[in-house]
Amino acid sequence: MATQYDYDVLYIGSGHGTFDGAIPLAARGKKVGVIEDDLIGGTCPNRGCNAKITLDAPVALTRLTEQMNGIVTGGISINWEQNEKHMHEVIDPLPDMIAGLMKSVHIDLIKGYGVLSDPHTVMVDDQAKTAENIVISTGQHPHRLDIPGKELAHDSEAFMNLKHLPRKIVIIGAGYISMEFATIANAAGADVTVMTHGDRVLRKFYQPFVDQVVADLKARGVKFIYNAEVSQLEKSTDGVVVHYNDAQLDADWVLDATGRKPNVDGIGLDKVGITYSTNGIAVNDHLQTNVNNIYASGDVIDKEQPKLTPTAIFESMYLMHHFAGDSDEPIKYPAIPSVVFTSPRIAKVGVSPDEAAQNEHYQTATNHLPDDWYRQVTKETLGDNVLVYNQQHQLVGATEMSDQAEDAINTLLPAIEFKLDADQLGRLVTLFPSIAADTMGQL
Ligand SMILES: Cc1cc2nc3c(=O)[nH]c(=O)nc-3n(C[C@H](O)[C@H](O)[C@H](O)COP(=O)(O)OP(=O)(O)OC[C@H]3O[C@@H](n4cnc5c(N)ncnc54)[C@H](O)[C@@H]3O)c2cc1C
Ligand SMILES: NC(=O)c1ccc[n+]([C@@H]2O[C@H](COP(=O)([O-])OP(=O)(O)OC[C@H]3O[C@@H](n4cnc5c(N)ncnc54)[C@H](O)[C@@H]3O)[C@@H](O)[C@H]2O)c1
Repeated sequence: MATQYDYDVLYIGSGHGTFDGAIPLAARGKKVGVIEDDLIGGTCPNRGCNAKITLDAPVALTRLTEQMNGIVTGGISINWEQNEKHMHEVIDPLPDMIAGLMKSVHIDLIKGYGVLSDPHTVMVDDQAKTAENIVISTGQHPHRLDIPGKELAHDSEAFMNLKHLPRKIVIIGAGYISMEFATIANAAGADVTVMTHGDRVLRKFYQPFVDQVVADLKARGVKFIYNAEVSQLEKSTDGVVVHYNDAQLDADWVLDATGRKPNVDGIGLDKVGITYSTNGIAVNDHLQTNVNNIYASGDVIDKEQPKLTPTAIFESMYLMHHFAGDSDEPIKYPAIPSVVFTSPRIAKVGVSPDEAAQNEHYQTATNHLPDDWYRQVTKETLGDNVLVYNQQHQLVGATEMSDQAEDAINTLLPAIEFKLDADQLGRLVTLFPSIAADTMGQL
């Protein structure tokens, strides 16, 4: 007789690596359980993407007003307290909304911390939950510097929950979170210093574009201290002293933005013999761990693809089709775009300008965007893109720095993913005038 399990599929974690796929899977009749010990929906809705983009909205507006100065009259400024309050109005309903979607398809939501005890069992406190298949989708947590006084630094979630904006903010690290939050805090009136480990900012992005964004932030008063080895944080009478190299700096508030680490500890991986490292859980091309009924999805996977929400969604949908029996094909990742929400943004997909420069089979075209009539409508002053073509003149990569770079890159995704030829591109008719029309017009 076949073993009876509580669930067909049991997920540990309820973020995008889980719910986008778990909901349609349950809707198709599979018995699904989801274990979550914190807010339903995970990082992105509650302390990541959705929260951050709400705080950023007024920044984009102040930039636009600044560009249109003289046409739009009267100064505007950001009220941090109202902005933070508004962020909560946007994000606070999300856990209930996502839980409601799960419950509507009869997913069991199990509150608590899941620990694998054997290949088919997850313990939640002293309760055993069994499943034919298990998906580990536990995400990541902020990396924290291991230095004396580290407890005086805060993480990205604490920044987004600040009730009052500190006057002087020091940000350690120069990746996504550092640059996005430096942009937001500076626009809201804080005195911001970014301390970078090496001599580069946003090292995964095209440096000539990063340099322009950094120069703009510097002109707005953000200070950058390069090659800063932070060695200690020390409490002062009214803030924190940041010790680095042979120098020190006073701060009211310190953000540790030195990266994120996969949640692989304390979840029973050793007990069931799952292979993992500090980069995450090892999976094969079916997102299967070395224990064949246990899979992983989202940020917790050790992978080359960017650890972003679109990747997590794609993986959870892949697993949905796999468990539903639609396909047994290996996962085939599409071109996954990424964007840093500075102002202007930098967005990219596919072959980068740097890769293209090192491979004679690629050709590039560059555009200085403020020359376009459409970008002159909003008086954009910063904006460039690089388009990369293969030998058949198919678009294989695009990188853009501009106010609406995310929309421009989204517009180009079908051309890149499906390697469209000129005739096919000609059949993509976009609304005019629009960022899509402007972008397609450059091909
Ligand atoms: C500040 C910030 C801004 C970001 N902005 C963007 C953005 O603009 N665009 C973008 O694409 N990406 C962004 N990201 C990244 C994005 O949030 C992640 O890629 C995405 O959330 C990954 O989803 P996930 O399901 O893999 O992990 P998570 O969303 O982290 O979900 C994992 C869940 O598992 C739970 N969990 C962990 N261990 C256990 C356990 N043992 N038992 C039960 N539950 C457990 C956690 O509580 C969590 O809810 C941002 C991240 C941060 C931190
Ligand atoms: N727009 C987006 O899509 C978005 C926004 C925010 C976060 N995220 C996700 O969250 C992840 C984490 O973001 P993040 O900015 O924390 O990480 P990151 O990897 O982008 O940047 C980490 C930074 O910390 C620096 N650093 C590392 N160790 C250090 C040390 N010991 N001392 C000083 N500096 C050190 C690195 O050089 C780098 O500049 C991202 O990789 C991304 O997956 C995405």
